[in-house]
Amino acid sequence: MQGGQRKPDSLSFDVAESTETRIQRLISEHPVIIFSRSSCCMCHVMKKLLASIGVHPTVIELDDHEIAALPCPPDGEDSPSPSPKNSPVPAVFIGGTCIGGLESLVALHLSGHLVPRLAEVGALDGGYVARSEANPLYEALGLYDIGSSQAVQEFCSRLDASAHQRKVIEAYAKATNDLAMEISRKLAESMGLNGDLFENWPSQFRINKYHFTPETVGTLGVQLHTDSGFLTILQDDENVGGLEVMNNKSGQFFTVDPLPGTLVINFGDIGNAWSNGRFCNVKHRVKCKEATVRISIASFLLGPNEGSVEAPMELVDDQHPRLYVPFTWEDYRKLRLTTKHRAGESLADMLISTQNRVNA
Ligand SMILES: O=C(O)CCC(=O)C(=O)O
Ligand SMILES: [Fe+2]
Repeated sequence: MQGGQRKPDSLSFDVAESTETRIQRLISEHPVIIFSRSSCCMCHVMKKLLASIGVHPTVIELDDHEIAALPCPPDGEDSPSPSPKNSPVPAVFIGGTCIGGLESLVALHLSGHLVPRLAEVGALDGGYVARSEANPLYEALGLYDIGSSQAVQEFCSRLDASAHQRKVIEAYAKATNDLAMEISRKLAESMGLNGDLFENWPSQFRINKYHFTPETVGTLGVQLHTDSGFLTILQDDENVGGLEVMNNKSGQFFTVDPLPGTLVINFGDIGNAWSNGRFCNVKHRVKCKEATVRISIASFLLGPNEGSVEAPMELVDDQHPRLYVPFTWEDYRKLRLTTKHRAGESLADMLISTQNRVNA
């Protein structure tokens, strides 16, 4: 996830929203958020710890009267009284729950509960998703920004990759990024549109590892979902099947059997919105077919970092009135994270009501 340093004035009082309300709103809007005083070194250490797991929290600097409005303090290490001297900051909130200060965060990590908690709230986009009690079959390692060589290097370090493996991963990241761009460009051009539209859209990849056992045969390794971005390139396990896609009309599932030397390409929610409903954001899941380890690599072309997701005028006409209100990729991701709706349901929130649809 992306985060940012925000100055105290982003929390300044305005007539419409009290400090308490604003803090509550920020807590509910950000899967991982730290409130701190400015230049707080404990906050810096918290950020470092989270970054080492691939999570970049939003950091809000508060002044003393704003600190008094925090819904913490947690029990134990921090003061029960939010006075300036004895304050409950820095305080980190994960998924709306106050974890506490640095000591509590470290304790959570040492107990092995931090990573599953971050995974639960969907904050581990570019990080490691450990096998958890909720899903002991599945673990994943993600790289948030394929285009950034620094992110690729960090990813390789987390994998403890050798020099040769680093070269392979770098080349793979570049090749999938280029391929996703090329396919998207050709699609746009085939519709009479400028193929450069997707330039600078971020892309991400994730290595999925499924630990299938005799007891788990017939169960799901990954629940039914749509991918949130524009387009996905999936390098599936060449030997172990399990991927199933759903026919939207009949609800019937079809297996996608391994076919060595091929890639699976599918659209996600942003693809559906951008194309004004023409590209189907296919629902899919992974079922355990046999007791073995299964590995796949999914590369996602996401959505624009700047501007909004909006079907170009050329894709809107009498037969295809505009389906969705313009929305930003960042807001859409947050909506999916907070609602925990993973099968494209969040797109329905963006639909323009039938009577308000116009052909422009
Ligand atoms: O493992 C697979 O075959 C599919 C994984 C997937 O759907 C995903 O990572 O979004
Ligand atoms: Fe997927």
